[in-house]
Amino acid sequence: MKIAVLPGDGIGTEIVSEAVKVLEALDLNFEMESALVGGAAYEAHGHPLPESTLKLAKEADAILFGAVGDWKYDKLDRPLRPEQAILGLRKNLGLFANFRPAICYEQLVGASSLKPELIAGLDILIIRELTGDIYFGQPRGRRVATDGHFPGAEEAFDTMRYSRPEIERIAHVAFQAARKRNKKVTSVDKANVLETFQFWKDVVTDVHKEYPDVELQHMYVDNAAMQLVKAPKAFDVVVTGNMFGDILSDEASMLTGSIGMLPSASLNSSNQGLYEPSHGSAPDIAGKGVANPLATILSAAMMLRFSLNQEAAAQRIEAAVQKVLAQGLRTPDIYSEGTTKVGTAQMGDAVVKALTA
Ligand SMILES: NC(=O)c1ccc[n+]([C@@H]2O[C@H](COP(=O)([O-])OP(=O)(O)OC[C@H]3O[C@@H](n4cnc5c(N)ncnc54)[C@H](O)[C@@H]3O)[C@@H](O)[C@H]2O)c1
Ligand SMILES: CC(C)[C@H](C(=O)O)[C@@H](O)C(=O)O
Ligand SMILES: [Mg+2]
Repeated sequence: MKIAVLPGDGIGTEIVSEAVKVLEALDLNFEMESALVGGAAYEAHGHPLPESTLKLAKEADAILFGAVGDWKYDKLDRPLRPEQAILGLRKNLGLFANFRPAICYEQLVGASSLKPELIAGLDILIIRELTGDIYFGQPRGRRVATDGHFPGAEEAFDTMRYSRPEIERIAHVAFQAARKRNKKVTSVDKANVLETFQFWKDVVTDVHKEYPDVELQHMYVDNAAMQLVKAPKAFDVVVTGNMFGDILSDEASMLTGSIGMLPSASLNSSNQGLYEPSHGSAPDIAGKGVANPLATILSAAMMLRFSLNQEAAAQRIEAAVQKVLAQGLRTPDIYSEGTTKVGTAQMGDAVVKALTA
């Protein structure tokens, strides 16, 4: 089994080192090979996703990814920006199904900005379509307007689009996931305004006919954003498009205590996957050794489960994470009075220790 390790930029390198430590402690004989990606790859090779990195990712059984991006690249032409690396990997590998589980560990109930009773016991799964929508729709660009409110003015545009097969396959993923959980899917759309999302709703409704044992609810995205903080435990599986899923999963991360706790898995149709925390490269805290590595460590657990057929090892990691939280260890983002503040490496070391104890 070969794992491609792509740390990327900012805190990406710090958190991935900890996840690698944890994987190595499992002693499972994985081959791990690292490569540059994002801004780091741009500096070294002039491109955020060099051919060699893409090749490694394609050949590997699974990819462990950190994060990419830094404000200093914001003025580059778009194809050269670090974020194109993760978008390019998703597109090139066909990673259309993004699982972002928001689980609130008992010990972190007090770390969230929400009232404890709202989030205690929370376990919801956001399934985000990852290779379509306005993220990838063509045409897009800048031009001089020939119509609209200001003809002759400079304008920019993107294209929101989804095809029936794209919606069908993510809907199947959501219904099948719900079958293994509490059998409820909330499909989030904006069908009241957008043609793309009326179509989304229609197709999800069609696919639902094959899953009569699963309850399907439709919800507009603005209401979903509100319900997620009002009564998050009312959700089980949430399925939505690429952009709404991006936004709602960051919102959901705060239900778990911190964005540093939300792992993710991005799978293609042959279960090859890329595993990364839902957060970014956090340039504001990069290099300080304070980033929370748990989202990345939990992403490594998802990798063992979904792509490497190592369920027992995945559970060992998850149990070790719970154990360090129970010991009261906290990075600053999840710190609360009465607990022990630790840095990124100390947290990783503690997980390794809990794993091998
Ligand atoms: N998949 C990815 O690689 C990915 C995802 C999101 C953002 N980004 C990129 O990251 C850069 C920064 O974006 P942003 O600031 O909007 O989002 P971000 O997720 O990097 O950071 C948002 C906030 O959360 C905090 N945070 C994030 N991860 C944390 C962790 N593990 N522990 C503690 N605190 C954490 C940061 O310090 C910051 O205050 C941008 O270039 C963006 O494009 C990349
Ligand atoms: C960095 C960016 C391209 C990415 C996205 O928008 O998908 C990130 O926000 C994420 O959630 O993985
Ligand atoms: Mg995001």
